[in-house]
Amino acid sequence: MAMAELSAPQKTSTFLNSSSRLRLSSKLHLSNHFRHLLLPPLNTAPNSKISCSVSQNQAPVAVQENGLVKTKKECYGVFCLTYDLKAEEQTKSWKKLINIAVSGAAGMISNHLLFKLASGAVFGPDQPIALKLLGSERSIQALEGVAMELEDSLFPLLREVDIGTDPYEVFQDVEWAILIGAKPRGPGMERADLLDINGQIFAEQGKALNKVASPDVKVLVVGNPCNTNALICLKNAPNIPAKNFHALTRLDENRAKCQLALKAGVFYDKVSNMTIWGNHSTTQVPDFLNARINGVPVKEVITDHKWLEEGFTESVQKRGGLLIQKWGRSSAASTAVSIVDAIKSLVTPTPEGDWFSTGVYTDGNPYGIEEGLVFSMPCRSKGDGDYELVKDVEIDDYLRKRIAKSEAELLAEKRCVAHLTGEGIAYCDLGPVDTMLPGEV
Ligand SMILES: NC(=O)C1=CN([C@@H]2O[C@H](COP(=O)(O)OP(=O)(O)OC[C@H]3O[C@@H](n4cnc5c(N)ncnc54)[C@H](OP(=O)(O)O)[C@@H]3O)[C@@H](O)[C@H]2O)C=CC1
Ligand SMILES: O=C([O-])CC(=O)C(=O)O
Repeated sequence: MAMAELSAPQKTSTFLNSSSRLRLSSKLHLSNHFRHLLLPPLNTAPNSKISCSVSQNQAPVAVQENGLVKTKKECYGVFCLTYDLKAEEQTKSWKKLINIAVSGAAGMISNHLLFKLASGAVFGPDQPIALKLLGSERSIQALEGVAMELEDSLFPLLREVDIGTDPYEVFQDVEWAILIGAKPRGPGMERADLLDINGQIFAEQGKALNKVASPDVKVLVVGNPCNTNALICLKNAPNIPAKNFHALTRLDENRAKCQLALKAGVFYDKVSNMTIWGNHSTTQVPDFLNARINGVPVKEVITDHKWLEEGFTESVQKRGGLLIQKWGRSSAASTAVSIVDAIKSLVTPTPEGDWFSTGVYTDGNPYGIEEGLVFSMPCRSKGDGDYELVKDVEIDDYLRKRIAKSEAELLAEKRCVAHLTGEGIAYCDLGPVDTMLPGEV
């Protein structure tokens, strides 16, 4: 019977790796909490490796071999079943399942994001997904809690949930990796130390993606400082095109659109062509020169140009800090929404004439920004997961000066992590007020 196998992994647990331990704990969890929920099992061989039971009347969707339910190597709870999506009328027309990894999966942002991913709101109503959740020893229990909530949500499109602590296992064959987990900057911690600690995490994850992910994996780095973490990640993943790496600046774009809408007295869907240039930090540049309201240049709609240069710009740069003051923690729900927006912008064609902001590798950029950085710039997509830079944007002296400041900041961050990008010995000369995250003001 399904639960008979529990004794075997317990005996061998001393040499199990971290991911195996999670599999073990999933099984224990199943036996302890779900035994009463399980419907009568199929006939199984005495020593079969099955960690889920399935009812006879579920048989059409579960793949069976020699009377056994075929289970996957890594799985959680009800997601251990293997389904044949072509066996049912309703799911026959669905696309091929895609694998999505999320790190920091037990954290606050993930808590909002995972349920949006599983609902179909990101990849569409005919796109089944597998979620590969990366945590750490700190978050094992919480990660199981996340998986339990995903089980209880009964999302039709969510076909697999795997949890683990080893990126080399969790990132296996993933087509998307959303890297959220990062250490927050604590009181008195030097910026250089934060760059180093988080940089180690992203260097390791880059290496793991390089080795085991799909060769065309798209990577969205959220964990701060996200531009430099994305740079470290891509430098450690030479087999993956550098173009596939993004740092999340979509939250900044959304914040900027909201502030312009508020000032102009229009709903925020009227604001378009919003670029965030540079670093996800207080040097970021929300571009009111090229943005439009109802298709009209912002400067023609909002004639208070002093406000645009000072009030507006600062309110976007420091929005995260203000939110922390109010909430006592950093943006989580709106960040998750902006991750959804960022991915949707890559998997759906950009509306004619519009664009979106994302932090991408600067090699070959037409704006004169130093190569070898991850810098937020205006992009368009055909909806195939790829993007191109928008060429016809105006850059005046004001913008040029501001962009140069953010560029200088990113170059300084890059020097600090040279030991993690394979570019020699790190030299850290960050100023005390520079490289502030939006939440650090
Ligand atoms: N780019 C953007 O627009 C934004 C970025 N962020 C950034 O996103 C990241 C995650 O935010 P949020 O989900 O709210 O954060 P949480 O504090 O909820 O943590 C997320 C995860 O980070 C990992 N983590 C926490 N502490 C440490 C540590 N000491 N060392 C290593 N990893 C640790 C943990 O994962 P585990 O233990 O499983 O490894 C944790 O579950 C932060 O870096 C934040 O600054 C936030 C808002 C906007
Ligand atoms: O500073 C933080 O951790 C939060 C953050 O990035 C933001 O709100 O933009």
